[in-house]
Amino acid sequence: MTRKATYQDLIEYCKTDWQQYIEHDFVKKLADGSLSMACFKHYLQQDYLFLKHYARAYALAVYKSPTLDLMRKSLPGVTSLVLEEISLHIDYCKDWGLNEADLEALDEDVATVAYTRYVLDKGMQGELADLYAALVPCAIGYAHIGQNLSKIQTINNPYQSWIDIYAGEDYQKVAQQQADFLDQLISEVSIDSQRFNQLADAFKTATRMEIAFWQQGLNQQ
Ligand SMILES: Cc1ncc(CN)c(N)n1
Repeated sequence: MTRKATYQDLIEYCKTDWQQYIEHDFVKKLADGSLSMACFKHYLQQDYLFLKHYARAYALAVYKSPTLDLMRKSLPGVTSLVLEEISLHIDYCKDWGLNEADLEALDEDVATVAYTRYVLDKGMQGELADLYAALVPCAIGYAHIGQNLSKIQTINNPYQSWIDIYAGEDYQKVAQQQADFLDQLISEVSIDSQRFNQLADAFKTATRMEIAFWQQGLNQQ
């Protein structure tokens, strides 16, 4: 009998892309504080737009849930994004001279459109597991990045507070919950099945979109 899949198998399936995502030059420059402010500002602006669509994707997850029990698992994703993570992001952006009205008026850059619409389309076409396979690289990847960067000591790093958010206990806990829920959704999928490959392709594409999102920020220099 073959083994059943976990999210770790999805990371393993795309491990080269995964490394490029969590060790992207943008991330390295955040870590040592050398990232240009223009790059970071563009990233923050686009991330506001990204997070709004992410909230829509969690709302789609509620819609795609066949049982009340599954709905209960996705609903906190909508409320925590809309009421907490995006509000925190808006507060954070104020320190960088960006207010909510400015953020709302922004045009979406191409990697923002590509990534968010890909996730929404996966969810609309597929089942709940397909949607989560495309959603979860966001949470797990940033949790890994937060852990990695918190081990690096820098003095007067302007990006330290950003690192602290993703290294913090709250974010780590939310990311682990997302990973655990994906594990639950794929618990009957064998690692050598066609279904595993479908899910792994969605996970891999979202991971590639994360790389493009970092690169979009870096291209501003
Ligand atoms: C593009 C992106 N990916 C992930 C995260 C972490 N929630 C984020 N804020 N933005």
